[in-house]
Amino acid sequence: MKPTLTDLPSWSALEAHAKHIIPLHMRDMFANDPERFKRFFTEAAGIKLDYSKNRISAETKSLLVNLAREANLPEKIEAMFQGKAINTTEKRPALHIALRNLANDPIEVDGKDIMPDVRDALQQMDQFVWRIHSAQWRGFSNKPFTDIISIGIGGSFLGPKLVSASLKPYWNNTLNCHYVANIDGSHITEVLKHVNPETTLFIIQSKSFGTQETLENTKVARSWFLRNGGNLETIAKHFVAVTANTQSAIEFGIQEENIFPMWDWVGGRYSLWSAIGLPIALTIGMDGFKALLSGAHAMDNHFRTAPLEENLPVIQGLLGIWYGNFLGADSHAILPYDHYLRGLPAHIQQLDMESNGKSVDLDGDETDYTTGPIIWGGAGANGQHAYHQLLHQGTRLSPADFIIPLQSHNPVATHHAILFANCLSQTQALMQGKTEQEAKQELLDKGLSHEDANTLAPHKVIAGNKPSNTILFDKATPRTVGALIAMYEHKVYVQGAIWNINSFDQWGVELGKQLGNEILHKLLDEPSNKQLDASTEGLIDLYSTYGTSI
Ligand SMILES: O=P(O)(O)OC[C@H]1O[C@](O)(CO)[C@@H](O)[C@@H]1O
Repeated sequence: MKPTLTDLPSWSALEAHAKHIIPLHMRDMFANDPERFKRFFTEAAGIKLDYSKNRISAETKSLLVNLAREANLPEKIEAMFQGKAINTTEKRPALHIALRNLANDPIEVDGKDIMPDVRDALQQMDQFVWRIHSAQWRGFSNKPFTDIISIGIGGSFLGPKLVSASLKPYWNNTLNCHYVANIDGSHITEVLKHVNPETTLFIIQSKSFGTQETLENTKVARSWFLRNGGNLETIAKHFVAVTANTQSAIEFGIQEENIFPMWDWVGGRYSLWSAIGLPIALTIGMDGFKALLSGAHAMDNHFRTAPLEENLPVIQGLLGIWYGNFLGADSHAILPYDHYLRGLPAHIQQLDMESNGKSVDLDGDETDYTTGPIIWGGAGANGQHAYHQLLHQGTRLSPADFIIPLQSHNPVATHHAILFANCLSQTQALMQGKTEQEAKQELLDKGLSHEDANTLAPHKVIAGNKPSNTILFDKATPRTVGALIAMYEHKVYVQGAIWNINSFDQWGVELGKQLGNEILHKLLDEPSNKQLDASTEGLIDLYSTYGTSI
């Protein structure tokens, strides 16, 4: 049997250490160490991380850092930056860092520097954005564009959607931006209801140019355009594409000069920094887009060069490993206390779960340890009136990231102070909880009898000792948003590197696609001799009896 992660001395040391930490309460950890906030606080690239409200001691941190070293994390970080083929199953590097490599140092793939291509693509975006903004490029009736519709799914949707929404205060307000992802026809129907074909630009976003949802929605968009005043000559003015598969895009009918490049060495969920970010650049302008890249680049530099002990993505990755592998957590919550960042949980969910939802290691052997957590979350303070109850009193452990800007873009009345107080009070409540004694005393102070106080108190006990990180930045600017997302990308890599899995493939999504095609044949009454399982056949019969076929 080959040695695995669980055979490392640091792994056994962490297992033993967990037994010592589990009985301790964070209340006491804070009471015993006035320096705890300073001890477990770090910042880089405009992002501040308070990780003092975690079930850790200085020893936990040093053992986790040992684990990172024994698992060769520093070498693996370097391998990513050097363009090694860390996506082993597809024999490719994962070079999203090249897309924001504003230092322009050469980065080689197969002996060729890829930076000139990256710069050319940025230049192509720059010119395109300028032509649209200055109304040099207009629709078929010579009117300037008012709307863009980005058609794409997964990484070709979530990242750009998150960032364009996060940066709404920076929109130049000449263009509305819409996204169509779902193959549910209601999505495109609803979006098309609100736009004018004369002034609408479609951006078809697909790395592979083979994704069913995106291609089918594009066909609908094209027929709608042709039915509403457009024609085959003017289609070129209204449809552009971003893809690594130029040939398929051309065959599909997109003009070659309207195609922006993508590359094999960028994963879909890491692609918002490429021309997939066109909707971002069109809404906030190219300067804003470059500021976004510069924030990510600053985080890249920090990740590559900072000592492990002060390295933001490393600390976060290690904390996730601590909870997932040693303290039994299955999930991790992303809770942005910023209305503009409300799309962050959905993006991080794809980023993390598609990257680290793996159960075999790089050699194809099943791991004997758990890997990526379930990522969930939503906007604070809304979540406090929904799922936070489970965080406070449920039986499951879900560490949470509370993400909040120090300043609001919209300082309405005392709203930001209230929002901030809510955020801090949640992390404080999760950490300290409320004892039965405290609960009972409160009830007695309210005038309840001893009997009633005794009955009610157990329901009001909050165990506390629930971990959270507080992630802060001055304001959600292009630069800080870039740094924040890059931090999560690298956190995911840290964990994948330590778990010795490939964070850059996603074979698990393929089976559903394959089976979906077989089922579709049956739903469309196309010849198929394939007998499926009884449940699936029964459900197909229901569709054929009561559903719609086309
Ligand atoms: O950009 P494409 O090739 O259309 O892929 C869209 C998404 O589909 C996936 O492959 C998963 O099905 C994601 O990884 C990707 O982001």
